[in-house]
Amino acid sequence: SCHEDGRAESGQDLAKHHHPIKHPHIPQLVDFPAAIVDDALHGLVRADPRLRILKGHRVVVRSDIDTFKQDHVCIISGGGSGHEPAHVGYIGDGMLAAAVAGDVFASPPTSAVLAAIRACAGPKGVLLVVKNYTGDRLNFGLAVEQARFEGLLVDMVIVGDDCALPREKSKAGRRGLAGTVLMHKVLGAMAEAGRDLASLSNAAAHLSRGLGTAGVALSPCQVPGRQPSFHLEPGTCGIGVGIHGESGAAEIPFTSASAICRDLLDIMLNQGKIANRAYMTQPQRNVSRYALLINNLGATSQLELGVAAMAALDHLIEDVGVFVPRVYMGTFMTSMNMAGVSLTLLDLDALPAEALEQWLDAPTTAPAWPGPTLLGGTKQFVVRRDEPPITVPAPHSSEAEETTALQRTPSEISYSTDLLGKAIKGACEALFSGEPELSRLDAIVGDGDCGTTMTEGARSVLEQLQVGRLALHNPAQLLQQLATIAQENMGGTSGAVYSIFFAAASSCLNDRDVVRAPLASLVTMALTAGIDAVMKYGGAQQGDRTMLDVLVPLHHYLDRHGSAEQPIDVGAVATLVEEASHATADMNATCGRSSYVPDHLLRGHPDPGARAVAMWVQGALHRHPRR
Ligand SMILES: Nc1ncnc2c1ncn2[C@@H]1O[C@H](COP(=O)(O)OP(=O)(O)O)[C@@H](O)[C@H]1O
Ligand SMILES: O=C[C@H](O)COP(=O)(O)O
Ligand SMILES: [Mg+2]
Ligand SMILES: [Mn+2]
Repeated sequence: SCHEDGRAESGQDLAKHHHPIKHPHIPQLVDFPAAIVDDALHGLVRADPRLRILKGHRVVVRSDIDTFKQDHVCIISGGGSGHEPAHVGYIGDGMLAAAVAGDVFASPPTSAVLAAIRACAGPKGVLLVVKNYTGDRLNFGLAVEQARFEGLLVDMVIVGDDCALPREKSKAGRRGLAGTVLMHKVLGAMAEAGRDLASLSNAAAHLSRGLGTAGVALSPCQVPGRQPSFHLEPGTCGIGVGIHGESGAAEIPFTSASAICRDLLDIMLNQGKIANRAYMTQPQRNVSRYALLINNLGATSQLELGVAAMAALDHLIEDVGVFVPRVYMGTFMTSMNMAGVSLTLLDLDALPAEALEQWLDAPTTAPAWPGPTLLGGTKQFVVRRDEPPITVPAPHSSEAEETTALQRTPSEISYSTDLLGKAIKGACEALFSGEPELSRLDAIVGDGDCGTTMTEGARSVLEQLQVGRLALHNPAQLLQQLATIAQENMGGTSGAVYSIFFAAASSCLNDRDVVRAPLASLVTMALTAGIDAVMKYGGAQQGDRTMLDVLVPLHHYLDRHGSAEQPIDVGAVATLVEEASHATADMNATCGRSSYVPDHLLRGHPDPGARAVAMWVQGALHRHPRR
C-alpha cells in the first residue's frame, strides 16, 4: 500500500511478509518481487512532482487534480502492471488525469478503481479507458456501478485493438494492446480542448473501429519471482502476441525482420496470405491514411525498432499503396521484458468530420509520449530494397480432527463456528501450498498471476480469521466479508469473479432465517446464487474451461446429496472436485485469457482457476490428495 505523500511501502517494509527474489534466471533490478509495483510507483512519484499517489491505493493522479477536474473531463486508465510506461507514463496535460495499477499482469482491485474515480470526479465527469481483459472489464465495471450509485458522472470505454486472434476462438473479444495509447492521446487532447463526456465516449467508439495491432515475440518475458513465460525454440518467433508474456497465436520460423513486419501488417489489413481476420476495414490504394506506431515490447534495441520502421513503411507505402503521415516509434506498452515489437495502425479518417492529426499533434506534457512526431510516409522518402536474408475459532472443540463442518447431518439446526473457522483456515492453507502449481499452470495457459492473486486473497482471509473479525456465526455477513476482501485485496479476474460470487451468495442468504438451516443446504443455496451471478457478469458457462467447470459439478452434487438425512460424503466431494478440475485439461477455452492461447498448447494442462477451486474445497474438507 502507498502513503498520501507519495511514499510507497518500501521493499524493506514488505520484507516482513514476503520473500526476497530467489535465483532469477536473469538478474533483475528487484529487491522483493511482491514489492516491485509499489517500489516502482514510489520511484516514479519521487522523481516527478507533478504526480502523487492516493493513500492506500496503487493509484497515481496528477498533483493538481482538485483544480484540474473542475473544468475538464478526467480520463483514467489502468490495468495490470508490467506494461510500463503504460499507464502512469501517460499522465499529463492532454492525456490522462490518473492511472490505476494492479499487480503484474493482474487487473487492479475494484476498490482502487473506485478510489481513482472519486479523486477525479468533478462537474465534467470521468472517462475510464479500459483494455479489453476479463479482470479489467469486471473490476473497472464494478467500480463504475458503485460510482454511479454514489451519484458520480462516469463513463467507460473498452479498447480492443488486437487483430491476431481468430474471431470464432473466443467469446472474450479482441485484446487491448498498444493501440490503447493512441486512444489516450486522441481522447486526452479532446478533453483538454473542452469536449464533453458524451462526445469523448462517442469518439472512442469510432476510433476503436479504425484501430489495429499485431505483435511478434522474439523471446518470452520474465516476471520477477516467476519462471520465463514460455519456451521459444531457437530460430522461431511467436506471431500474434499479447502483452502478458503469452507465446502468441502461432509459433513460426523467423525468416527476416521485413517478412515478419509484413506479416503483422497483412494480418491487420487483411491482406495477402493471412486474410482471414477482417477486423479493420480494407485499405484503399492511394486513399487510406494511417498513423503507424512501432512499439517495443520491452527488450528490443532502438536499432531493431528502426529496422521495423523501415520494413513497415516500405510495405505500407510501396506494396499496400497507402499514406502514412504519422509515425511513432518507441516504448509505449510492454510485456515486461519481452523482446519483440507490435505494430499499430490507426485509420486517420476513423472519426467522421475530424482530422485525427490535429489531436495526435496537440501538445501533451505526458513523459511517455514521444516529443516530435516523425513525418514519414510520402513515397519519395522510401527506398525500395531487396529483402535481406534472413477470525479465531472458538477454543473448545471435542470433535475429531477429520470431522468437517459439512459432515454435520442436515437435521441439525446449526453448525459449529469452530469447524467453520477450521474449514476456512484449511481452504486458505491449501491455496498457499497450491500456489506453485497455480503459478505454473497460469504461466502456460494464461499470464502467470493466478497463484499470487489467490494467495493474496487467502492471506487477507486468514488475517481476518486470526484476529477474530470473520462473522463465523452469520453466513450472510461472512460471505459479504469475503466479497469485500476479494474486492479490496485480490485484483485480477479471480478477484472480480470471487467478489461477485460471494456478494451474490451473501444476498441470497440475507432474507432468510438461514442460521437455522443445515450448513450443507446453506452452501447449496449460496452456490446457486454465486454461480448464477458469475455466469451473468462474466459471460462464461460450464464447458468454457473456467472455475465454473468445478463449481457447477460441485453444486450439482451438493444439491442431490445435501438434503438427505445423511452426512455429506466428504471423500466423494474431494474426489469430485479433483476430477472435475483435471477434466478441464481436455477442454478448449472460450472465455478468459486462455481463449487467446492455441488449443494444442492448453491440452494436458488443467485450468488454474478450476484447480484453485478444487484446492480450497479440499482444504476446507481437510482432504488432501497427493500431488
Ligand atoms: N468469464 C469468466 N468467468 C468465470 N471465471 C473465469 C472467467 N474467465 C476466466 N475465469 C477464471 O479465471 C482464472 C484466471 O484467473 P486470474 O489468473 O486471476 O485472471 P486473468 O486470467 O485475468 O489473469 C481462469 O483460470 C478461469 O478459471
Ligand atoms: O495486465 C493485465 C490486465 O490489465 C489485467 O487483466 P486480467 O486481470 O484479466 O489478467
Ligand atoms: Mg492477469
Ligand atoms: Mn492470470
